[in-house]
Amino acid sequence: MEYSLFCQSLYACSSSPVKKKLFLLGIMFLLWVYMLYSCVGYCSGMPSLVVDSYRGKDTESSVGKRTENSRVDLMSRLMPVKPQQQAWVDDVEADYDEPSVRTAVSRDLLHNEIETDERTSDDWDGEMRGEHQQRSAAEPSAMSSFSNGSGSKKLPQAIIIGVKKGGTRALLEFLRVHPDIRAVGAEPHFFDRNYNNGLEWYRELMPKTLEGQITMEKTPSYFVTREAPARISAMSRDTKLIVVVRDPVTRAISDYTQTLSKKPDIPSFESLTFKNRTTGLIDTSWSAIQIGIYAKHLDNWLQYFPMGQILFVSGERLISDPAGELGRVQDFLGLKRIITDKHFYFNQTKGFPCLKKAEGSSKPHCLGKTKGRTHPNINPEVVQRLRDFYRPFNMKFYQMTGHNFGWD
Ligand SMILES: Nc1ncnc2c1ncn2[C@@H]1O[C@H](COP(=O)(O)OS(=O)(=O)O)[C@@H](OP(=O)(O)O)[C@H]1O
Repeated sequence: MEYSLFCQSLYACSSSPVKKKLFLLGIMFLLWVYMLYSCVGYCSGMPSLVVDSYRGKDTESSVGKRTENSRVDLMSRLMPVKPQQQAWVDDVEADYDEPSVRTAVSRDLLHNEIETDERTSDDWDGEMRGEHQQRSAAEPSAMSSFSNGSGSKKLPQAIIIGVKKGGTRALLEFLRVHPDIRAVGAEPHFFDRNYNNGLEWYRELMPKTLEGQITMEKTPSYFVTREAPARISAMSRDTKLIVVVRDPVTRAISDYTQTLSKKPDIPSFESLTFKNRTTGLIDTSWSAIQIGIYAKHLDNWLQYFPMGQILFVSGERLISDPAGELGRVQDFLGLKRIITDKHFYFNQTKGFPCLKKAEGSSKPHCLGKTKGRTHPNINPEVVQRLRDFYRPFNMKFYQMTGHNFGWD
């Protein structure tokens, strides 16, 4: 009886072309729902960036309208996103140099604008590989920080807090070679932009680690964020901090070069440097200049952390002697010196040291084209004026750190 009723409705459905189409659409929808259900376990093991960007989009469109309990449950497993999480998703997308508004966001810190650590997919290549490896032995739910034998997500014990354009990406990429270090590839910007999302949100971004492994992240803007030291200290007073510093004049030019690559119409470096060109007064409100006053920013960190908990890496030596600097970092982190000169080679074309084998790969790996850009020629008089400007701050910084970085 039921069977004949089904056949009748089937016949009715296929009798008119419109109904036939509706019937087929219905079948396709059921198949789609079935596939989605089957995919849950698999998707939760995917790298978070992929899941996150999907989450963000769907949150805005259709998910909110669905009411069926089972489906809501399924969606909440796939897309457990709070509205604030979108901020981080946007940030990651900006890293890929998307041709959108976001490509024009290399901004001035002091004018309350967003700064991005822009990267091409080249730069991310190794990172995404590493992250996927972390996640491939994934837990049942993307939101779970529950240990299931393959490790658990922990808040970072060490953070690369700066400085922008100092060589932070190179340092993190090199450190990821160490078997006892696990790092998140994207910059979480938790202690500056995303603090309201809470520590659990932050922890979720981290890769899983086994006992004895160190969790790390890098966000160079922390170094110049007034609230960051107090916030990191509130998370853990034992957090180890690493700052990659570079000659503030070249750093400023590098910063400017990055902005110029995205906004070719900006004024010249020379005109942005001065408040008043005739008096030679430097515009310290320009973030490219402001970030390089390291002594001032460090002062803020020393209110919350002892000097012994902060390691300063020379951005210059990271290029001329990467193994030497990595040796210091491994000592500081209490790790065996596993990363040595055997891991590096100098790539003549790139003009920088590269990894013989990146994490999770057997292939050589250099950073992408947004790292190591050709800088524009800057008027030597302006460069000299900047050297004079930074000298007292550099001296103070050498004094505070007990290390002469040789910029003067
Ligand atoms: N091995 C290696 N390969 C490529 N680039 C290297 C390397 N080591 C250090 N550097 C220098 O890193 C500079 C970019 O610094 P960051 O990674 O801190 O930049 S960012 O703040 O994350 O945007 C980048 O600055 P620019 O040369 O001005 O582009 C490089 O000089």
